[in-house]
Amino acid sequence: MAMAAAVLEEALRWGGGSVGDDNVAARRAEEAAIRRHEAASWLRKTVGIVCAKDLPEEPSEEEFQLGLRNGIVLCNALNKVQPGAIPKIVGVQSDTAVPADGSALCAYQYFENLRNFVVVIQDFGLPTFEVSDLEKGGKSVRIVDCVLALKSFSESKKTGRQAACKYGGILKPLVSGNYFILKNCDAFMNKNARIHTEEATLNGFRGEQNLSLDCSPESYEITSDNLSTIIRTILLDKKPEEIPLIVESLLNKVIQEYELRFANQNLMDEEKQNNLTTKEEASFAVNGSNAAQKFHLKAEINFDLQHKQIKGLRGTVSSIKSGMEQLKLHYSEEFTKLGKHLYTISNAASGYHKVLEENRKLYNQIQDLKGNIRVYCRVRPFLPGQISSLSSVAGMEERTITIMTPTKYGKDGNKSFTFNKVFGPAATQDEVFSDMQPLIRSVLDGFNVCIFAYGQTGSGKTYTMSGPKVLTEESLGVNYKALNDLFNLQAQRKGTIDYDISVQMIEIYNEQVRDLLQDSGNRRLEIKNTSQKGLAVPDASIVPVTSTSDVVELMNQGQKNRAVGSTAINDRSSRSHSCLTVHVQGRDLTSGTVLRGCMHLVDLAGSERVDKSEVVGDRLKEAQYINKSLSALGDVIASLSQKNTHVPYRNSKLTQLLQDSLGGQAKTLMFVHISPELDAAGETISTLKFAERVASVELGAAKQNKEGSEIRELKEQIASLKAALAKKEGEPENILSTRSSPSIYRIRKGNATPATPKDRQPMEEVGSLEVQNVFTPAQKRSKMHLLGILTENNSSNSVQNCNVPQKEIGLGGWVDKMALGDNHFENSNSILELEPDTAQLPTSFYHQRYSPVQQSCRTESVPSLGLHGFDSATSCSNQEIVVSTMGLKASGVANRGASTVKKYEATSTRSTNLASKSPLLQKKLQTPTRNRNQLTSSTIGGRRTPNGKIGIAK
Ligand SMILES: Nc1ncnc2c1ncn2[C@@H]1O[C@H](COP(=O)(O)OP(=O)(O)OP(=O)(O)O)[C@@H](O)[C@H]1O
Repeated sequence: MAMAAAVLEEALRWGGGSVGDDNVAARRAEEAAIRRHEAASWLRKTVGIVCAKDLPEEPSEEEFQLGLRNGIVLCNALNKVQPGAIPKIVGVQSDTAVPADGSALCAYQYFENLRNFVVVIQDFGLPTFEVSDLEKGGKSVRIVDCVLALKSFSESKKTGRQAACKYGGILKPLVSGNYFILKNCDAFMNKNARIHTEEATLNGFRGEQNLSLDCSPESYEITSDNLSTIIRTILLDKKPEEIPLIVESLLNKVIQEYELRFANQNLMDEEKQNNLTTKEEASFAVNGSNAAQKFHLKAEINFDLQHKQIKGLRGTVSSIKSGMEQLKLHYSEEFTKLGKHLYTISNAASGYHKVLEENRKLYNQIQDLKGNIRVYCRVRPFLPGQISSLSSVAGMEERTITIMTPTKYGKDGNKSFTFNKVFGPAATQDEVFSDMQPLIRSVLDGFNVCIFAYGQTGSGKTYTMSGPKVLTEESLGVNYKALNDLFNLQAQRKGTIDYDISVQMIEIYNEQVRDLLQDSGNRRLEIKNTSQKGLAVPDASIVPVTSTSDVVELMNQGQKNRAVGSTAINDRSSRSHSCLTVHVQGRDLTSGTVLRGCMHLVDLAGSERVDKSEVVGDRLKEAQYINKSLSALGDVIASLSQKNTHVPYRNSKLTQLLQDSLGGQAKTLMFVHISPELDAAGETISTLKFAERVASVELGAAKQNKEGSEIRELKEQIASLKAALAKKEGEPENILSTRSSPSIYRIRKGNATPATPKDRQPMEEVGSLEVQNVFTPAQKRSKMHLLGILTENNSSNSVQNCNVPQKEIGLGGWVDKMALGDNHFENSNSILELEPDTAQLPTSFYHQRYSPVQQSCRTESVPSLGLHGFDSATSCSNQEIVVSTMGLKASGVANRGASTVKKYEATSTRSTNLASKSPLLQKKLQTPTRNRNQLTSSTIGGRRTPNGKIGIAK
């Protein structure tokens, strides 16, 4: 459009020049001269004129007319462009050379040449001129146009581009893409083109549209030059006053044409894209004379095209739809298949898990049967402050852990260890607990259990056993979770078994045993090694617990009393071994069977390299004690794994405490802890080696501590008789043995109230009171009757051989409960309180208490009681029981003693009958008396049971 505007502007100026503008006239003349020169040059070049004087290089108008007047140059040029176009040129003799003087020929002959030329030019559709234009005063400009058109035609022929037909004129640069394509445009190609255009212009383009559009490949380009020529041609003969009107009309026309062509161009592109058939194109060309028709046609074509496109789109949509349907179908089939596959896999997986679970159970059973110490390994995560760091743990599986070793430990730099279970750094407290839950639960079934945490300092023992410093529900350690679980089971079994649960908490600090549930923690305790069916227990406070909050409270108190110090490795390093002992006693409400279990939960102090932990002073002393006791534990383990007959349990308080747990009385689990740091690899390897040795120790199957009601009653009667007899005989050793019984403090929910010395009374004092009250004459008769039977049968050890692993003296236990109720114990604390110092008496002291003479005396006076079956500790505790009971009665509950007595009478009779009727029992009662060592060593085994009852740990 810019181009057209420029051309028209120029045309206006050009036309406007006729209004008297000299400059324009001069410019017009100049332009005409340039064009003439261009035409003459081309002709000279084409026909080979080198120095023809009648057609100079830059001819004037007249020279131009004269030079071409004979038509020979024109015809020759035409023949050059289109050979043979004019077969005969008048005046040319034998060659195409122009005759030196054209005047020799007559005007008629020359006219012949010009006529032939014009006819051919017309046939070519190029602009022509009149013969008169070659005369002086004729319009030489037409001849120039014609020649330049021929030149353009020739050039386009040469280049093979028909489209580039220029009609001469000054070349102006083309605006890229802004040229139009015309085909045989009437306005330009017909011989009447000029006239038509003129008419159309003059009529205000009321007539036929002469500028036709064609899109065929043979179209010509219209450039600004062409347009300029066209406009000039149109305006050539116009009066100056007509020119603005014509230009305006032309401008409108050009704009319309431009718009139409622009639209058509786009359409053409679309059509091209959609492969319009040649036929459609032809029909378009044929019918396209009228712009409206063309437009209509194009609209129709467009519509058809769009219709086709829509159709095509519809087709595509429907094919996509059907494709989607197929895909959907395909996917749903795939999903179904996948579902089935998943189902099979999940079945297989659950089957696999079942098998795994089964395997685990079987494995545990084998472990139980073999009595192996179970070993679980736990890896502590890196601590938040550690800029870590390389881990020494090279790999972990369900049961195997591989450690990167310093070269001295393994050739390939890795060493693997296998345990019952390995817990990685990400294992939660719940996961850890759930794996050991069945073991813990077996306490309620009458088994002894010992779980101890071992590992170098800072490796996470306290975390596993108790939890972190700040406790949350998730982070509660094994101790809390274990008791919580026991309480849950206790509640679940309420209707069938009546459980009593109580706890003790001690620490071994610098080889001294301390009661953590006592505020002072100063009282030094002894660990009672029962060496028989129970676990070695300290004679520390035993506190009944009924809920987790009780335990939390107690343990908080215990932890407060525990020795903790800061070292370079752990800012809260436990400087002592702590042991939470849980006592469980259950009575089957239907059968009367008593189950008794005991569980040690031990958090050992960590082994440490004093150079690393950088300890000095007290810390160093503690570390030395810790290392010494752990090395004693190592000796015990080494001895056990080598199946030595002598096991050095007595080398430390720790091994004394664990003696029963490591000696076959318990199901034992060691939790070995390791730190992940690479620089701890040395300690880790030695810890794991130790743990492997522990895992190899076979203790034999642990037994259930269960006793039937009848046997229990028998034992109760025997115990009471024995006690009464002993009391009656007033042996001084009874007093001694009473003094040696464990210190028993009553603490309610952490409110430890140890009895003051003022409250304490020697038991023998009240005991002497009780002797007269405890048995009625009828009881005494009954007792004598039983004694007689037992003596007659010379029975002893009977109960032990009846496989009664642990004995609770019913008189002290159940009778207390029945006759006196719990309140009684609250009141009786002070009475039961013993001299704290007695606990510190050396073991030899206890050994001495039963001199051979005394022993024989006991054996004489009591042999026929058959008490030895319960172990000599029973005799000690029996006395305590009597004393205690006497004490209780002396405290003002004598009335209720009647019911107690009744029970004794009844059970005595029953037992008598049983004893006389049962050959098996009688036979068992004949088992020889146990040796003195057994007696003496176990006389310190008496202890108070959870409810304040007094029992004997065996
Ligand atoms: N599994 C764990 N997850 C998160 N933190 C842990 C874990 N185990 C231990 N820790 C953290 O590591 C630090 C040391 O743990 P802990 O005191 O239990 O070690 P320890 O073996 O009892 O040490 P020591 O023998 O010196 O008493 C503590 O800050 C503890 O909270």
